[in-house]
Amino acid sequence: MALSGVRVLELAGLAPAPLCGMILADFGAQVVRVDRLSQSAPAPDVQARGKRSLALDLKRPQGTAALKRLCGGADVLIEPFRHGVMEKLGLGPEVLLQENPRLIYARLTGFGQTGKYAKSAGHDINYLALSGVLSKLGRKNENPYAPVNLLADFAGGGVVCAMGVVIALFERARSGKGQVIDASMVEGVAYLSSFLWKSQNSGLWSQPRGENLLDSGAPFYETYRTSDGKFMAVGALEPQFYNQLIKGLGLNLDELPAQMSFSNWPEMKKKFASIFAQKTQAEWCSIFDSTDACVTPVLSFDDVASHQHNKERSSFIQNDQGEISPRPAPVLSRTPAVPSCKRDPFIGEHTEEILLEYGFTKQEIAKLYSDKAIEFKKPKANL
Ligand SMILES: C[C@H](CCC[C@H](C)C(=O)SCCNC(=O)CCNC(=O)[C@H](O)C(C)(C)COP(=O)(O)OP(=O)(O)OC[C@H]1O[C@@H](n2cnc3c(N)ncnc32)[C@H](O)[C@@H]1OP(=O)(O)O)[C@H]1CC[C@H]2[C@@H]3[C@H](O)C[C@@H]4C[C@H](O)CC[C@]4(C)[C@H]3C[C@H](O)[C@]12C
Repeated sequence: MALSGVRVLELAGLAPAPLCGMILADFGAQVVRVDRLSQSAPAPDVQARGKRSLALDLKRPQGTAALKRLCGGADVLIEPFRHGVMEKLGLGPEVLLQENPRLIYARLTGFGQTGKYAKSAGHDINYLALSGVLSKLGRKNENPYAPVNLLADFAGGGVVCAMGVVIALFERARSGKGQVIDASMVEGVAYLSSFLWKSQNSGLWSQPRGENLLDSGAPFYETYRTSDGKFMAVGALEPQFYNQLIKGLGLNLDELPAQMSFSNWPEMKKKFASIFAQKTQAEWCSIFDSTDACVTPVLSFDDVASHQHNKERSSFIQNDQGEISPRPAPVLSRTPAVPSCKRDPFIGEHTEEILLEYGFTKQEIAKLYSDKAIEFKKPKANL
């Protein structure tokens, strides 16, 4: 796989960093998640596919010394803590890049390594708010709405950080040098919103939030409930696709206001809603499938993997435990990701094998264990 041989140490954190590590693991990197000892483990990592777990107490000097040594043999370190934590542990970039000048030191935070909020706690919604993007999200006359924790945590956090790691790995192939990645989720999600910034003067956003073309104002870019309580998504933006939408709804274009007549959008939306409510989702699919009306079913997590299109592309995979999840994206033709099918690791499950791989002797490992700096956790026997 494309990232085979790349050694990554991911310090266990919440949501964004685990996604970054999982992306790298899916594309072949050997990702070791460095966990707190089990009694102090925080929220479980549900994005642990393809990772191994080393339980190491960084609050003990033997633990920080061990991590320093591990970083000497690693290509990438991903740290998910607020600014200053690693420095407090004596594991800041200056120290670890001294230990290994080729190390790519990825710092995935909400607010970045500097600035007024650098040491403040926060979550996706806070970062999304500070980026300006949240102010653009939400229906007319409603409060701004954060779409789960997808935009800052994952899109602007985990994915942007993974991109930064790959770019730094590519650069290192030329320079032979590592560097620090300051991955702020505020800036990551703001960066993803560049289109909104660049189109500010295009007329696309001239109305208040929730009354524009792409933010639930337009009747032809909206979702509609069907008679069986499901939904259809409509994205018929261009006139040639809009005409096919009108045809599929059984309406006559000549009897309707112009497509881009903003003032008529609310009444058109009501008309479309009353029509969509007359048929089931399956009936609307039989009308709109294989047309260019840009109308698709809103699939639930129960339906998505078995939908014909997604099934034909194997867009969703099942692991050895029968858990369904999306396959890695994008698909590379010659070196595609091969996601692990194994169950997620227990905390400390691979402590010994990892330390041996990174050059620790059995005696050194025994000493770390007696110093309570590490933990072994063998998988529970299947009873
Ligand atoms: C599912 C929920 C999460 C959803 C995602 C959510 C919406 C997010 O946005 S996640 C993104 C959060 N932000 C970032 O990641 C940005 C960078 N990080 C930070 O800003 C901070 O880490 C922080 C704000 C996220 C957390 O701050 P905290 O003070 O806790 O930590 P830090 O300051 O970073 O310091 C880390 C300290 O840990 C020490 N450390 C680290 N590694 C080790 C080690 N190996 N050994 C020893 N010590 C270690 C380090 O030294 C630091 O120590 P100091 O502080 O002394 O310096 C879930 C969100 C909350 C979950 C619920 C919650 O946890 C309570 C329950 C817990 C229970 O176990 C399970 C059920 C819960 C209800 C749980 C349920 C869900 O999982 C959550 C709701």
